[in-house]
Amino acid sequence: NIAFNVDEIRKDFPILNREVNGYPLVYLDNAATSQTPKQVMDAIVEYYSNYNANIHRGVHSLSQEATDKYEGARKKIQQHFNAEKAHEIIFTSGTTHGINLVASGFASILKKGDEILVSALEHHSNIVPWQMLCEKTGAILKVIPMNQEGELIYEAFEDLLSENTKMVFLNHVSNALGTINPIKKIIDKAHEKGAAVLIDGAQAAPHIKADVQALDVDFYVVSAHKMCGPTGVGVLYGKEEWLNKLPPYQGGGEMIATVSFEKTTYAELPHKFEAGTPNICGGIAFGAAIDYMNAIGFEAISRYEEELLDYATLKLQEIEGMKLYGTSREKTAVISFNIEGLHPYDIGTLVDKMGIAVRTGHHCAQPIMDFYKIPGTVRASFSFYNTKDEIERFIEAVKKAKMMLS
Ligand SMILES: Cc1ncc(COP(=O)(O)O)c(CNc2co[nH]c2=O)c1O
Repeated sequence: NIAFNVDEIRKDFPILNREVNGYPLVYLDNAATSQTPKQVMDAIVEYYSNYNANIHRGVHSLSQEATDKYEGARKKIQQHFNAEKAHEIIFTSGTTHGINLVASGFASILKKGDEILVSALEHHSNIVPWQMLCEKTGAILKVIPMNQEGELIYEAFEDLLSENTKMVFLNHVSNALGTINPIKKIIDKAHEKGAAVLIDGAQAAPHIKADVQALDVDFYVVSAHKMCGPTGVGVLYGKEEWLNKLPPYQGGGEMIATVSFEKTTYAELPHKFEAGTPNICGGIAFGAAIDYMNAIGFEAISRYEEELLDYATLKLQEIEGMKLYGTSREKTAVISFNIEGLHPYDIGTLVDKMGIAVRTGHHCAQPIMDFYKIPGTVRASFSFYNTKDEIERFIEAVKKAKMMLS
Protein backbone atom coordinates (compact mmCIF):
# COMPACT_ATOMS: atom_id res chain seq x y z
CA ASN A 1 0.00 0.00 0.00
CA ILE A 2 1.09 3.58 -0.68
CA ALA A 3 1.87 5.74 2.36
CA PHE A 4 -1.36 7.50 3.35
CA ASN A 5 -1.08 11.15 2.31
CA VAL A 6 -4.46 12.86 2.14
CA ASP A 7 -3.11 15.87 0.20
CA GLU A 8 -1.73 13.54 -2.48
CA ILE A 9 -4.96 11.50 -2.49
CA ARG A 10 -7.11 14.61 -2.94
CA LYS A 11 -5.31 15.31 -6.23
CA ASP A 12 -7.10 12.22 -7.59
CA PHE A 13 -10.52 13.89 -7.04
CA PRO A 14 -10.89 16.98 -9.29
CA ILE A 15 -14.36 17.69 -7.84
CA LEU A 16 -12.82 18.49 -4.46
CA ASN A 17 -11.31 21.64 -5.98
CA ARG A 18 -14.65 23.15 -6.96
CA GLU A 19 -16.59 25.85 -5.20
CA VAL A 20 -20.23 25.79 -4.06
CA ASN A 21 -22.06 29.10 -3.43
CA GLY A 22 -18.74 30.91 -3.61
CA TYR A 23 -17.03 28.69 -1.01
CA PRO A 24 -14.64 25.74 -1.50
CA LEU A 25 -16.76 22.57 -1.48
CA VAL A 26 -16.62 20.50 1.72
CA TYR A 27 -18.17 17.19 0.69
CA LEU A 28 -19.46 15.32 3.76
CA ASP A 29 -22.24 13.26 2.12
CA ASN A 30 -20.13 10.18 1.36
CA ALA A 31 -22.71 7.76 2.81
CA ALA A 32 -25.06 8.86 0.00
CA THR A 33 -22.43 8.44 -2.68
CA SER A 34 -18.65 8.64 -2.69
CA GLN A 35 -16.62 10.82 -5.04
CA THR A 36 -14.88 9.32 -8.09
CA PRO A 37 -11.08 9.33 -8.53
CA LYS A 38 -9.60 10.12 -11.92
CA GLN A 39 -8.24 6.56 -12.10
CA VAL A 40 -11.87 5.36 -12.30
CA MET A 41 -12.83 8.10 -14.75
CA ASP A 42 -9.82 7.07 -16.90
CA ALA A 43 -11.09 3.48 -16.96
CA ILE A 44 -14.48 4.72 -18.23
CA VAL A 45 -12.92 6.91 -20.94
CA GLU A 46 -10.57 4.07 -21.94
CA TYR A 47 -13.48 1.66 -22.35
CA TYR A 48 -15.51 3.93 -24.61
CA SER A 49 -12.41 5.13 -26.47
CA ASN A 50 -10.76 1.79 -27.16
CA TYR A 51 -12.87 -1.33 -26.69
CA ASN A 52 -16.58 -0.58 -26.42
CA ALA A 53 -18.41 -3.65 -27.72
CA ASN A 54 -21.17 -5.97 -26.56
CA ILE A 55 -19.83 -8.89 -24.56
CA HIS A 56 -20.02 -12.71 -24.55
CA ARG A 57 -20.66 -14.75 -27.70
CA GLY A 58 -19.14 -12.07 -29.99
CA VAL A 59 -16.69 -13.58 -32.50
CA HIS A 60 -14.87 -10.30 -33.21
CA SER A 61 -11.77 -9.20 -31.32
CA LEU A 62 -13.28 -6.03 -29.86
CA SER A 63 -16.08 -8.06 -28.26
CA GLN A 64 -13.50 -10.49 -26.88
CA GLU A 65 -11.47 -7.61 -25.43
CA ALA A 66 -14.55 -6.12 -23.73
CA THR A 67 -15.56 -9.57 -22.44
CA ASP A 68 -12.09 -10.20 -21.01
CA LYS A 69 -12.10 -6.83 -19.21
CA TYR A 70 -15.63 -7.36 -17.84
CA GLU A 71 -14.97 -10.89 -16.63
CA GLY A 72 -11.60 -9.67 -15.34
CA ALA A 73 -13.47 -7.12 -13.19
CA ARG A 74 -15.69 -9.92 -11.87
CA LYS A 75 -12.56 -11.84 -10.81
CA LYS A 76 -11.15 -8.70 -9.14
CA ILE A 77 -14.38 -8.32 -7.17
CA GLN A 78 -14.34 -12.03 -6.30
CA GLN A 79 -10.80 -11.67 -4.90
CA HIS A 80 -11.69 -8.47 -3.04
CA PHE A 81 -14.54 -10.16 -1.18
CA ASN A 82 -12.67 -13.48 -1.08
CA ALA A 83 -15.52 -15.37 -2.74
CA GLU A 84 -14.64 -18.99 -3.50
CA LYS A 85 -15.83 -18.82 -7.14
CA ALA A 86 -16.10 -15.99 -9.70
CA HIS A 87 -19.59 -17.18 -10.67
CA GLU A 88 -20.76 -16.41 -7.11
CA ILE A 89 -20.36 -12.73 -8.06
CA ILE A 90 -23.51 -11.50 -9.85
CA PHE A 91 -23.36 -8.03 -11.39
CA THR A 92 -26.38 -5.89 -10.48
CA SER A 93 -27.36 -2.25 -10.82
CA GLY A 94 -26.68 -1.79 -7.11
CA THR A 95 -27.63 -2.90 -3.59
CA THR A 96 -31.35 -2.40 -4.09
CA HIS A 97 -31.32 -4.61 -7.19
CA GLY A 98 -29.33 -7.32 -5.38
CA ILE A 99 -31.74 -7.41 -2.45
CA ASN A 100 -34.79 -7.54 -4.74
CA LEU A 101 -33.20 -10.38 -6.71
CA VAL A 102 -32.81 -12.49 -3.56
CA ALA A 103 -36.19 -11.54 -2.08
CA SER A 104 -37.90 -12.38 -5.37
CA GLY A 105 -36.12 -15.73 -5.50
CA PHE A 106 -37.29 -16.67 -2.03
CA ALA A 107 -40.92 -16.32 -3.20
CA SER A 108 -40.52 -19.87 -4.54
CA ILE A 109 -38.96 -21.12 -1.29
CA LEU A 110 -40.95 -19.54 1.57
CA LYS A 111 -44.39 -20.71 2.59
CA LYS A 112 -47.17 -19.32 4.80
CA GLY A 113 -46.11 -19.08 8.43
CA ASP A 114 -42.36 -19.09 7.72
CA GLU A 115 -40.57 -16.33 9.61
CA ILE A 116 -37.99 -13.85 8.34
CA LEU A 117 -36.06 -11.47 10.62
CA VAL A 118 -35.09 -7.91 9.73
CA SER A 119 -33.17 -5.46 11.91
CA ALA A 120 -34.60 -2.13 13.11
CA LEU A 121 -31.56 -0.38 11.60
CA GLU A 122 -32.33 -1.10 7.96
CA HIS A 123 -32.42 1.13 4.92
CA HIS A 124 -35.80 0.98 3.14
CA SER A 125 -34.23 -1.09 0.35
CA ASN A 126 -33.64 -3.86 2.91
CA ILE A 127 -37.16 -3.64 4.33
CA VAL A 128 -39.65 -3.09 1.48
CA PRO A 129 -38.62 -6.03 -0.78
CA TRP A 130 -39.07 -8.36 2.22
CA GLN A 131 -42.49 -6.88 3.05
CA MET A 132 -43.46 -7.49 -0.59
CA LEU A 133 -42.20 -11.08 -0.22
CA CYS A 134 -44.36 -11.58 2.89
CA GLU A 135 -47.40 -10.24 1.04
CA LYS A 136 -46.74 -12.78 -1.74
CA THR A 137 -46.00 -15.82 0.43
CA GLY A 138 -47.76 -15.31 3.77
CA ALA A 139 -44.39 -15.39 5.53
CA ILE A 140 -44.12 -13.34 8.72
CA LEU A 141 -41.69 -10.42 9.12
CA LYS A 142 -40.23 -9.99 12.62
CA VAL A 143 -38.03 -7.08 13.71
CA ILE A 144 -34.80 -7.29 15.72
CA PRO A 145 -35.07 -4.22 18.01
CA MET A 146 -32.43 -1.52 18.57
CA ASN A 147 -31.33 0.36 21.69
CA GLN A 148 -30.76 4.07 22.42
CA GLU A 149 -27.12 3.78 21.30
CA GLY A 150 -28.33 2.66 17.88
CA GLU A 151 -27.19 -0.95 18.31
CA LEU A 152 -29.14 -4.17 17.71
CA ILE A 153 -30.22 -6.00 20.87
CA TYR A 154 -28.52 -9.37 20.35
CA GLU A 155 -30.45 -11.14 23.14
CA ALA A 156 -33.71 -10.10 21.46
CA PHE A 157 -32.38 -11.53 18.19
CA GLU A 158 -31.72 -14.88 19.91
CA ASP A 159 -35.25 -14.85 21.37
CA LEU A 160 -36.78 -14.13 17.95
CA LEU A 161 -34.91 -16.99 16.27
CA SER A 162 -36.96 -20.19 16.05
CA GLU A 163 -37.29 -23.36 13.97
CA ASN A 164 -39.58 -21.29 11.72
CA THR A 165 -36.92 -18.70 10.94
CA LYS A 166 -35.91 -19.12 7.31
CA MET A 167 -34.00 -15.87 6.68
CA VAL A 168 -32.25 -13.10 8.55
CA PHE A 169 -31.24 -9.89 6.81
CA LEU A 170 -29.49 -6.83 8.15
CA ASN A 171 -26.93 -4.27 7.21
CA HIS A 172 -23.24 -4.61 8.01
CA VAL A 173 -23.22 -0.86 8.76
CA SER A 174 -26.19 1.47 9.33
CA ASN A 175 -26.32 4.32 6.80
CA ALA A 176 -28.15 6.64 9.22
CA LEU A 177 -26.07 5.99 12.36
CA GLY A 178 -22.80 4.34 11.26
CA THR A 179 -23.29 1.43 13.68
CA ILE A 180 -21.22 -1.62 12.73
CA ASN A 181 -23.37 -4.71 13.44
CA PRO A 182 -21.88 -7.94 14.91
CA ILE A 183 -22.68 -9.81 11.71
CA LYS A 184 -20.39 -12.82 12.24
CA LYS A 185 -22.07 -13.64 15.57
CA ILE A 186 -25.50 -13.17 13.97
CA ILE A 187 -24.66 -15.31 10.93
CA ASP A 188 -23.36 -18.18 13.08
CA LYS A 189 -26.41 -18.05 15.37
CA ALA A 190 -28.83 -17.92 12.42
CA HIS A 191 -27.09 -20.91 10.80
CA GLU A 192 -27.59 -22.93 14.00
CA LYS A 193 -31.33 -22.65 13.23
CA GLY A 194 -30.84 -23.33 9.52
CA ALA A 195 -31.72 -19.76 8.50
CA ALA A 196 -30.03 -18.10 5.51
CA VAL A 197 -28.47 -14.66 6.03
CA LEU A 198 -28.30 -11.71 3.63
CA ILE A 199 -26.00 -8.87 4.65
CA ASP A 200 -26.46 -5.44 3.11
CA GLY A 201 -22.87 -4.26 2.74
CA ALA A 202 -23.61 -0.95 0.99
CA GLN A 203 -22.26 1.23 3.81
CA ALA A 204 -19.55 -1.17 4.94
CA ALA A 205 -17.90 -1.52 1.52
CA PRO A 206 -16.10 1.89 1.57
CA HIS A 207 -14.68 1.26 5.03
CA ILE A 208 -14.42 -2.49 5.67
CA LYS A 209 -13.07 -5.25 3.44
CA ALA A 210 -15.60 -8.04 4.04
CA ASP A 211 -14.38 -11.65 3.67
CA VAL A 212 -17.50 -13.58 2.64
CA GLN A 213 -15.93 -17.02 3.23
CA ALA A 214 -14.70 -16.08 6.72
CA LEU A 215 -18.15 -14.62 7.46
CA ASP A 216 -19.81 -17.71 5.96
CA VAL A 217 -22.53 -15.32 4.80
CA ASP A 218 -25.08 -16.62 2.29
CA PHE A 219 -25.66 -13.33 0.41
CA TYR A 220 -23.74 -10.04 0.54
CA VAL A 221 -24.79 -7.00 -1.54
CA VAL A 222 -22.93 -3.77 -2.39
CA SER A 223 -23.06 -0.75 -4.74
CA ALA A 224 -20.01 0.53 -6.60
CA HIS A 225 -20.96 4.19 -6.09
CA LYS A 226 -20.41 3.93 -2.33
CA MET A 227 -16.78 2.92 -2.84
CA CYS A 228 -15.35 5.27 -5.48
CA GLY A 229 -17.10 3.50 -8.38
CA PRO A 230 -19.83 4.70 -10.76
CA THR A 231 -23.56 4.65 -10.04
CA GLY A 232 -25.76 1.97 -11.64
CA VAL A 233 -23.56 -1.01 -10.91
CA GLY A 234 -23.04 -3.26 -7.90
CA VAL A 235 -22.73 -6.91 -7.03
CA LEU A 236 -24.63 -9.61 -5.25
CA TYR A 237 -22.38 -12.27 -3.76
CA GLY A 238 -24.25 -15.52 -3.18
CA LYS A 239 -23.03 -18.93 -2.08
CA GLU A 240 -23.19 -21.17 -5.17
CA GLU A 241 -25.55 -23.61 -3.38
CA TRP A 242 -28.01 -20.79 -2.71
CA LEU A 243 -27.77 -19.15 -6.13
CA ASN A 244 -28.49 -22.54 -7.72
CA LYS A 245 -31.66 -22.83 -5.59
CA LEU A 246 -33.06 -19.46 -6.72
CA PRO A 247 -35.00 -19.16 -10.02
CA PRO A 248 -33.85 -16.50 -12.54
CA TYR A 249 -34.82 -12.93 -11.62
CA GLN A 250 -35.34 -11.53 -15.13
CA GLY A 251 -35.84 -13.29 -18.48
CA GLY A 252 -34.08 -12.35 -21.70
CA GLY A 253 -30.82 -12.73 -23.59
CA GLU A 254 -27.62 -13.86 -21.78
CA MET A 255 -29.57 -15.77 -19.09
CA ILE A 256 -30.57 -18.67 -21.36
CA ALA A 257 -28.92 -21.86 -22.65
CA THR A 258 -31.57 -22.76 -25.29
CA VAL A 259 -34.83 -21.08 -26.29
CA SER A 260 -37.75 -22.61 -28.17
CA PHE A 261 -41.44 -21.96 -27.97
CA GLU A 262 -41.76 -25.43 -26.48
CA LYS A 263 -39.10 -25.06 -23.80
CA THR A 264 -36.36 -22.71 -22.64
CA THR A 265 -33.39 -23.74 -20.52
CA TYR A 266 -31.40 -21.31 -18.41
CA ALA A 267 -27.70 -20.44 -18.40
CA GLU A 268 -25.31 -21.48 -15.65
CA LEU A 269 -24.14 -19.04 -12.97
CA PRO A 270 -23.50 -16.11 -13.09
CA HIS A 271 -25.35 -15.50 -16.37
CA LYS A 272 -28.64 -16.99 -15.11
CA PHE A 273 -29.06 -13.74 -13.13
CA GLU A 274 -27.61 -11.36 -15.72
CA ALA A 275 -30.34 -10.88 -18.36
CA GLY A 276 -29.78 -8.38 -21.17
CA THR A 277 -26.77 -6.20 -21.99
CA PRO A 278 -25.15 -5.35 -18.68
CA ASN A 279 -23.51 -2.13 -17.55
CA ILE A 280 -20.26 -3.28 -19.16
CA CYS A 281 -18.36 -0.06 -18.53
CA GLY A 282 -19.75 0.19 -14.98
CA GLY A 283 -18.51 -3.29 -14.12
CA ILE A 284 -15.04 -2.54 -15.48
CA ALA A 285 -14.96 0.82 -13.64
CA PHE A 286 -16.04 -0.96 -10.43
CA GLY A 287 -12.95 -3.12 -10.80
CA ALA A 288 -10.83 0.04 -11.19
CA ALA A 289 -12.41 1.48 -8.01
CA ILE A 290 -11.54 -1.67 -6.07
CA ASP A 291 -7.94 -1.48 -7.33
CA TYR A 292 -7.80 2.18 -6.28
CA MET A 293 -9.06 1.60 -2.73
CA ASN A 294 -6.88 -1.48 -2.23
CA ALA A 295 -3.79 0.46 -3.35
CA ILE A 296 -4.44 2.90 -0.50
CA GLY A 297 -5.39 0.04 1.84
CA PHE A 298 -8.48 -0.45 3.97
CA GLU A 299 -6.41 -0.55 7.18
CA ALA A 300 -4.97 2.91 6.45
CA ILE A 301 -8.39 4.20 5.34
CA SER A 302 -10.05 2.88 8.50
CA ARG A 303 -7.39 4.37 10.82
CA TYR A 304 -7.57 7.78 9.14
CA GLU A 305 -11.38 7.89 9.04
CA GLU A 306 -11.49 7.01 12.72
CA GLU A 307 -9.33 10.07 13.43
CA LEU A 308 -11.75 12.23 11.43
CA LEU A 309 -14.76 10.73 13.23
CA ASP A 310 -13.27 11.27 16.69
CA TYR A 311 -12.30 14.86 15.87
CA ALA A 312 -15.68 15.77 14.36
CA THR A 313 -17.55 14.12 17.26
CA LEU A 314 -15.46 16.03 19.81
CA LYS A 315 -15.98 19.39 18.07
CA LEU A 316 -19.73 18.87 17.53
CA GLN A 317 -20.22 17.99 21.20
CA GLU A 318 -18.85 21.44 22.13
CA ILE A 319 -21.96 22.99 20.54
CA GLU A 320 -24.73 23.70 23.05
CA GLY A 321 -27.98 21.80 22.43
CA MET A 322 -26.18 19.14 20.35
CA LYS A 323 -27.77 15.67 20.30
CA LEU A 324 -25.90 12.81 18.59
CA TYR A 325 -27.70 9.68 17.33
CA GLY A 326 -25.76 6.42 16.98
CA THR A 327 -23.23 6.38 19.78
CA SER A 328 -22.05 2.78 19.50
CA ARG A 329 -18.34 2.27 20.08
CA GLU A 330 -18.38 0.17 16.90
CA LYS A 331 -19.14 2.65 14.12
CA THR A 332 -17.86 4.00 10.82
CA ALA A 333 -17.26 7.68 10.07
CA VAL A 334 -20.91 8.77 10.06
CA ILE A 335 -22.42 11.30 12.49
CA SER A 336 -26.17 11.91 12.75
CA PHE A 337 -27.17 14.85 14.93
CA ASN A 338 -29.79 17.45 15.73
CA ILE A 339 -29.55 20.75 17.61
CA GLU A 340 -32.24 21.36 20.22
CA GLY A 341 -35.09 23.47 18.87
CA LEU A 342 -33.81 23.48 15.28
CA HIS A 343 -35.00 21.43 12.29
CA PRO A 344 -32.29 19.39 10.53
CA TYR A 345 -33.47 20.62 7.15
CA ASP A 346 -32.80 24.25 8.13
CA ILE A 347 -29.28 23.43 9.33
CA GLY A 348 -28.51 21.48 6.15
CA THR A 349 -29.83 24.26 3.94
CA LEU A 350 -27.81 26.96 5.69
CA VAL A 351 -24.49 25.09 5.80
CA ASP A 352 -24.94 24.38 2.07
CA LYS A 353 -24.87 28.15 1.55
CA MET A 354 -21.36 27.97 3.05
CA GLY A 355 -20.21 25.17 0.71
CA ILE A 356 -20.81 22.30 3.13
CA ALA A 357 -22.59 19.22 1.68
CA VAL A 358 -24.35 17.09 4.31
CA ARG A 359 -27.60 15.14 4.10
CA THR A 360 -30.72 15.86 6.14
CA GLY A 361 -33.95 13.90 6.62
CA HIS A 362 -34.76 10.28 7.39
CA HIS A 363 -32.01 8.85 5.13
CA CYS A 364 -34.40 6.12 3.89
CA ALA A 365 -34.37 4.74 7.44
CA GLN A 366 -37.71 6.00 8.75
CA PRO A 367 -38.02 3.22 11.40
CA ILE A 368 -34.85 4.59 13.06
CA MET A 369 -36.31 8.12 13.12
CA ASP A 370 -39.56 6.74 14.54
CA PHE A 371 -37.57 4.95 17.25
CA TYR A 372 -35.94 8.24 18.29
CA LYS A 373 -39.23 10.12 17.73
CA ILE A 374 -37.57 12.67 15.42
CA PRO A 375 -38.42 13.80 11.85
CA GLY A 376 -34.85 13.25 10.74
CA THR A 377 -31.26 14.20 11.40
CA VAL A 378 -28.37 16.09 9.88
CA ARG A 379 -25.91 13.42 8.71
CA ALA A 380 -22.25 14.14 8.08
CA SER A 381 -20.40 11.18 6.55
CA PHE A 382 -16.65 11.27 6.07
CA SER A 383 -14.26 9.58 3.67
CA PHE A 384 -10.50 9.08 3.43
CA TYR A 385 -10.19 12.18 1.21
CA ASN A 386 -11.72 14.56 3.78
CA THR A 387 -9.46 16.62 6.06
CA LYS A 388 -9.45 18.07 9.56
CA ASP A 389 -9.51 21.54 8.01
CA GLU A 390 -12.76 20.59 6.29
CA ILE A 391 -14.15 19.42 9.62
CA GLU A 392 -13.25 22.78 11.16
CA ARG A 393 -15.08 24.59 8.33
CA PHE A 394 -18.05 22.26 8.85
CA ILE A 395 -18.16 22.97 12.60
CA GLU A 396 -17.90 26.73 12.03
CA ALA A 397 -20.76 26.54 9.50
CA VAL A 398 -22.96 24.59 11.95
CA LYS A 399 -22.27 27.18 14.67
CA LYS A 400 -23.11 30.00 12.26
CA ALA A 401 -26.31 28.24 11.14
CA LYS A 402 -27.32 27.75 14.78
CA MET A 403 -26.77 31.43 15.46
CA MET A 404 -28.80 32.44 12.38
CA LEU A 405 -31.66 30.12 13.35
CA SER A 406 -31.76 31.04 17.05
C1 LIG B 1 -27.40 0.52 3.99
C2 LIG B 1 -27.89 0.82 2.59
N1 LIG B 1 -28.53 -0.15 1.90
C3 LIG B 1 -28.98 0.06 0.64
C4 LIG B 1 -28.82 1.29 0.03
C5 LIG B 1 -29.33 1.47 -1.38
O1 LIG B 1 -28.19 1.55 -2.24
P1 LIG B 1 -28.43 1.83 -3.81
O2 LIG B 1 -29.20 0.66 -4.34
O3 LIG B 1 -27.04 1.96 -4.38
O4 LIG B 1 -29.22 3.11 -3.85
C6 LIG B 1 -28.18 2.34 0.71
C7 LIG B 1 -28.02 3.69 0.05
N2 LIG B 1 -27.92 4.73 1.00
C8 LIG B 1 -28.07 6.02 0.72
C9 LIG B 1 -28.35 6.60 -0.45
O5 LIG B 1 -28.39 7.98 -0.22
N3 LIG B 1 -28.16 8.23 1.11
C10 LIG B 1 -27.96 7.04 1.71
O6 LIG B 1 -27.70 6.85 2.90
C11 LIG B 1 -27.69 2.09 2.00
O7 LIG B 1 -27.05 3.04 2.69
